[in-house]
Amino acid sequence: MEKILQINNLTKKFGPVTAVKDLSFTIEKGNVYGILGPNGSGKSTTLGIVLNVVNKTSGDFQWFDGQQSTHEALKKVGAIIERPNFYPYMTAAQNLNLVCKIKDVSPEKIEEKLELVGLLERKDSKFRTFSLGMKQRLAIASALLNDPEILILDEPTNGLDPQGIHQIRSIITKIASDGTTILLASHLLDEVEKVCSHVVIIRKGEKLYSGPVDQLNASHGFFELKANDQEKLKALLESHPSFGKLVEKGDCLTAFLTEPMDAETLNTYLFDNGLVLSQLIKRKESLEEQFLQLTNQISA
Ligand SMILES: Nc1ncnc2c1ncn2[C@@H]1O[C@H](COP(=O)(O)OP(=O)(O)OP(=O)(O)O)[C@@H](O)[C@H]1O
Repeated sequence: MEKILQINNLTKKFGPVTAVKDLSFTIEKGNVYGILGPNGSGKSTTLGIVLNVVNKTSGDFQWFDGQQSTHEALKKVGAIIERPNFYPYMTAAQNLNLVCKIKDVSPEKIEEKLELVGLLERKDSKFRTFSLGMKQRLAIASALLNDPEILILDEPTNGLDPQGIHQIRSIITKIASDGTTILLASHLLDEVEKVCSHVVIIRKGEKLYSGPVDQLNASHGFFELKANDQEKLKALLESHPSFGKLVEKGDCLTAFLTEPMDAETLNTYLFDNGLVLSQLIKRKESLEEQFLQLTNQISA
């Protein structure tokens, strides 16, 4: 797979605050990546570093094949890391024309990009008449004018109403389906789950997980069990190779699976070993539960 961005052991300190700590991950062409983490976890700082607006403390990063300077490479990157800002008294089309002049790209793509973000009909409306969602969509059109290899968005749906959020997410999905790689920062698990194929979860600048979003939810689940002889139940589960962690809460034992197993198989196994259950529930953590478990791993 073609690499778009490689980040190696990146660290950023602001005085005593370590905003990004030894962070490494790779962005490959054609995927939609989410950097997911609570407020203050270092998402914007990471984006700022790779976009050359924040100086790193240590580590390095490499755009594309690493043969070009960052300055040259960034010509193939479209990014929105601040609130969209255009001239209020100029129309959408006039603002994009100006962006084309500044970026030295042909204005021929203006209508195509306005159409993509659903603003073609409003191309002659002044920017100041736009809703926040429309402003954000215009910013996306602007970032796409030079057909970048990758589009970078920092909290793209912040402050929008549900309809505005839905529109932005659909546009991101459409841009991705046209082959543009996407990297977005978000504190919303739901957003990353809906829009992204891959996720890098960070907390306090440190990576907790990186990989496909669907594998984040690839846990085999757990059983909630009760039996008259809880000690015997525990012993049987401890000696069984399919179980990992066991958690006792009152008379209920939660047994986490390390490989797939259905409830019938467990029930038969325990019965054959002389144990009758009074409760047998199989559950799987929701993505949200797994995310919360991950982000609570390191104490605050
Ligand atoms: N210019 C700065 N000077 C000092 N500290 C900073 C600066 N920029 C960021 N920080 C600190 O670095 C840490 C990471 O901030 P950052 O904005 O990267 O997080 P974030 O995950 O993007 O959060 P948010 O979603 O709230 O923007 C925070 O503790 C923040 O206070």
